Amino acid sequence: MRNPAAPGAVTESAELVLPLLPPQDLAAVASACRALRAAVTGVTARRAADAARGLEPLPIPFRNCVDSKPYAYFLYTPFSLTRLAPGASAPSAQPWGAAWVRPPGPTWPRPNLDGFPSSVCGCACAAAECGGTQCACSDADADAAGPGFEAGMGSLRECGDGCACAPSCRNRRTQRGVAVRLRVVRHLHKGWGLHAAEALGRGQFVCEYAGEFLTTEEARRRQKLYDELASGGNLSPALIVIREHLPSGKACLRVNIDATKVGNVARFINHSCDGGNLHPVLVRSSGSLLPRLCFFASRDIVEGEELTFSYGDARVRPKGLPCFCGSSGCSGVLPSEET
Ligand SMILES: C[S@@+](CC[C@H](N)C(=O)[O-])C[C@H]1O[C@@H](n2cnc3c(N)ncnc32)[C@H](O)[C@@H]1O
Repeated sequence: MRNPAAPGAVTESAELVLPLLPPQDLAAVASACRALRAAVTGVTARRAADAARGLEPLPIPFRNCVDSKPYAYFLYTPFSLTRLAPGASAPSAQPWGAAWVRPPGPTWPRPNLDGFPSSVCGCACAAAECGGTQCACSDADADAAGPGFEAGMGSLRECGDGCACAPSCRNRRTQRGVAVRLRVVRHLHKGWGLHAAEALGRGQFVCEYAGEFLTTEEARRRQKLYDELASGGNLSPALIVIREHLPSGKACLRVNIDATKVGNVARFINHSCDGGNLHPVLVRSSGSLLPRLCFFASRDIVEGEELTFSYGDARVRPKGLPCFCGSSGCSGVLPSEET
């Protein structure tokens, strides 16, 4: 039997425990001995190499030429999670940076988001036929021209849990994770930002905004807390409120998604006052009540370009944080969420 005090045993045990620790605890462990410092360095390098921790089809690395932060710490989910029960809390730990290699592709099970009996609606097509005129989930406008790039929020219908088709169906283009090359880059004034690591074509699907679906009551409670922490420079909140309006202007649907603690790479998308190069689209899948927020390239994007969208109108709450989007029409103020 191996002597548990031997350096090899220390490293082996560390490999199991260290990936579960947040950065402050990792730093404390690193100061204990040389073997642990080496193990922590390995975990840190592997975290910096993939923000998505193997849960997306491609790795999404961090790049920082500005300061010494190697990565941003949060829990990753490729799909939104429902936390609609009052007081329900997110998972508190998730291994990240382990030496063992995860098989490629999303392995976090995609939940039936709202418990809606999914067999109630959907199509019965064979995979290759979906999206055509015979398909119950077809979205004729989107089939012809993509989800549309008029100002404001677009909309799109896709096959979903209620359909007979396979995950490879062509009418599930937003359901296969982040399939374009991206990286997370550190900025001097904006914190981290999401960048294209390859050229993207207009209309190409980039990513979903995944996080925790919240009740409005919980969203208001968290926003208050985040506003306090953000004003002290201690947090970059990623809580988004989506409102759909009737032609009368009245809001008819409100969805709150918080990617601050649990989210995917969309939590790194910064604001641009000129609307940016991403088009937000509400995607409805057959068999699911809750729509998902997805981002498509609103124009051709070159490799290295930062991906941005408009968080809203800064005039609604003019006392926001300073905006550093750099666009010619920058209002100077970052629009803040009105929950
Ligand atoms: C959804 S997060 C975006 C990712 C964030 N930069 C990070 O480091 O995690 C939103 C936060 O990013 C920062 N941010 C986004 N756009 C910005 C901009 N145009 N100018 C300055 N800060 C910005 C603000 O701190 C904002 O609260």
